Amino acid sequence: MPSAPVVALEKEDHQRDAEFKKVMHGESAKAAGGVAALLKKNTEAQQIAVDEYFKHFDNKTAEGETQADREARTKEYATLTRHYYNLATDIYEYGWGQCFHFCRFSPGEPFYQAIARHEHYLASQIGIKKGMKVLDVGCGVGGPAREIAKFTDAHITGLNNNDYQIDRATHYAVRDGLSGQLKFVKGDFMQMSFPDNSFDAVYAIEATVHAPKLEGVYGEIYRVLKPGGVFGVYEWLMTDNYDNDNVEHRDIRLAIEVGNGISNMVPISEGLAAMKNVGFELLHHEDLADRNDPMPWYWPIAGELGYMQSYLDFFTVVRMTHTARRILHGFAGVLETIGLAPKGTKKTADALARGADGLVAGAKKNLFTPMYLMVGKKPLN
Ligand SMILES: CC(C)=CCC[C@@H](C)[C@H]1CC[C@H]2C3=C(CC[C@]12C)[C@@]1(C)CC[C@H](O)C[C@@H]1CC3
Repeated sequence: MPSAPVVALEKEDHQRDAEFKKVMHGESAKAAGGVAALLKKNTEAQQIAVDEYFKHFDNKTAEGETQADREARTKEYATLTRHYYNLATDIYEYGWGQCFHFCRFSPGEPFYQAIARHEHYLASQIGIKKGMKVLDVGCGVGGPAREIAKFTDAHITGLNNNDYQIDRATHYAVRDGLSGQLKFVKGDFMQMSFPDNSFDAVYAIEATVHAPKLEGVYGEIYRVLKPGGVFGVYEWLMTDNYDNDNVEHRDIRLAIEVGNGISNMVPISEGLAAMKNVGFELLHHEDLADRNDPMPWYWPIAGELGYMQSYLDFFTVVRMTHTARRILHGFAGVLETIGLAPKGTKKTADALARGADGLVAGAKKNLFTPMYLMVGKKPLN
């Protein structure tokens, strides 16, 4: 597979983004849940987000997609991802909760316990301790940061390029009495505003895949980490079975990209090379999806309810079945028609569903992993 082209950074404009957030999301960041927030958007602003995001993917097929299409996406990586999350955040919260990542599952373990264990595992792999200054790169609405702050007593800064998610994360931190330990900062992870050597540890959970080039974001992480500090990441990567000359493989990758706000997903070899090229001493790397767990990581989005370990999880995972998705996405379409939901809600939910099917197909064919663990140390000198 050809490596990603070298990409220029997108020019940041925090004021523009803050104003857009205000118009599109209003006060919905304080809404109790995903659905309540979803129904409170500004229709015109939502349409801009829909157009800006889907212009990169509408009418694109694995067969017809050109290198120029992919380059156009990587050139606008920050806008693409920001608008993806303007559209997808509430749907994620409704369907999955506040921790936007997958996890391994263990027999007898309820869904949210497994999610939290995946976070604890990463925190322990990079040695987060009480009082440390830690950076969470691409923190979503802060679910993992809240959990890791409680688990370790560390101080965590969440970096995020989506103003709405920052508002949501801040709202939850206040609600949970964690404002003293958590802060959320707006910014592009390819061009961080933090000084060199400012964090004791850095982690990223299924977020850096949004980068147009992994070396760009890993290089910034290396820069802001103190010498001797450790970085741990769960990376989304195509496995080395991925064959770019195979249209079915490309189709799966494109489905994953369109449904998940990704401009260019790369293979494991490129992830490992990026870590080493920016200077990390690689302490450990492993595909955690290859651990032969009794339940596959993707079972909830595949709607394989037979793997459910607690009846209390039923109401969480039933929404992810194909039937529930069809009903709910159809209902979203009806709400759009009568003006109760903003236009583009169904289109976004359907794209997410296409992405979920791509993730499952990629996993079943061993072409994709969302949990490639890499732990790297910044040398002392
Ligand atoms: C995009 C990245 C890098 C990480 C997010 C991982 C997951 C949290 C999401 C990936 C696919 C998402 C889907 C949903 C929730 C969040 C994900 C699992 C839904 C289940 C939400 C409810 C919709 O009706 C269907 C969605 C399918 C995809």
